[in-house]
Amino acid sequence: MAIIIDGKKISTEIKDELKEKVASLNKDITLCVIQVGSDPASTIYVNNKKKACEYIGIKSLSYELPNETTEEELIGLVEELNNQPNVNGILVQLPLPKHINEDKIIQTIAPHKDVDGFHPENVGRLSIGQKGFVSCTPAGIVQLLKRYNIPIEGKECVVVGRSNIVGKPIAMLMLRENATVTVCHSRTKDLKEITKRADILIVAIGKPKFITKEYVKEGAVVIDVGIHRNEDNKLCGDVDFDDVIEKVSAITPVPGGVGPMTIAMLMHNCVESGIA
Ligand SMILES: Nc1nc2c(c(=O)[nH]1)N[C@@H](CN(C=O)c1ccc(C(=O)N[C@@H](CCC(=O)O)C(=O)O)cc1)CN2
Repeated sequence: MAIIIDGKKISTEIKDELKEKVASLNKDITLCVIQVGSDPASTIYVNNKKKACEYIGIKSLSYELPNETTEEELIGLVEELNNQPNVNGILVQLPLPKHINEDKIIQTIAPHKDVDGFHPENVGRLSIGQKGFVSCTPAGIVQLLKRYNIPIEGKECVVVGRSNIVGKPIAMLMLRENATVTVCHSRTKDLKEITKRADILIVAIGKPKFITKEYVKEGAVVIDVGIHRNEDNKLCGDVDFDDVIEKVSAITPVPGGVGPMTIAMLMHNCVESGIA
């Protein structure tokens, strides 16, 4: 019988631990949350982040900017917040409207306030094993594995997807945890042959129900990072959950797996920034 990894439960555990930690600090922690435009999914995520802040005792300042905001205006706001000593974390919700260069904005955030862990300095620190903010979804995946006592060291880990936000940083983190890591992507040949080697298969490929039982080794742990909404408003991941469930030893569901961990780990980074 496969273990269904409960990300909602673990994220609540983490938020409760952080709430206790914040209560014991005699210090305000402030996160600035910037949203440009009104993408409905982004609005939900931003609201959930603000709710999480409130629950833990972190002050959140909200900046809701119109879709027409220029790149220069957004850079101006980020620079202003970089210079405010009371601000511990700055988060720009992605995706940004097409006319704004996301890389440019991320690079404007001061690395010590980059609680998303997206700044090249933090990405570089992760890749050479130095302390810095780690991107929240990958950090959440490692927490899930550890809190379910799933061994990582010495395991064959295959990552499907090479995005800057998930694929590359999770590969770095699993390496740091002494797994043997292979990264696959849309141009990988014989993908099935490689994924079938995985003790831990992490999928962030952005294609609904792409991974079926033919891609999975008997007894593998499968981590699904995808989120897709179908015509009936139902969510599914990159993994065909019903197809692989009989074959795996543990799996994250969608919803309720990796997703909630993203916000829990953002809160973790905010508290770390507040303590530093
Ligand atoms: N600045 C950032 N932008 C984006 C990030 C990010 O980490 N930083 N990640 C995603 C969106 N995201 C957080 O911002 C996020 C996505 C999904 C979830 C989540 O809890 N998903 C639920 C399902 C929710 C639903 O009903 O849609 C789940 O999987 O159970 C939280 C946060 C892109 N942008």
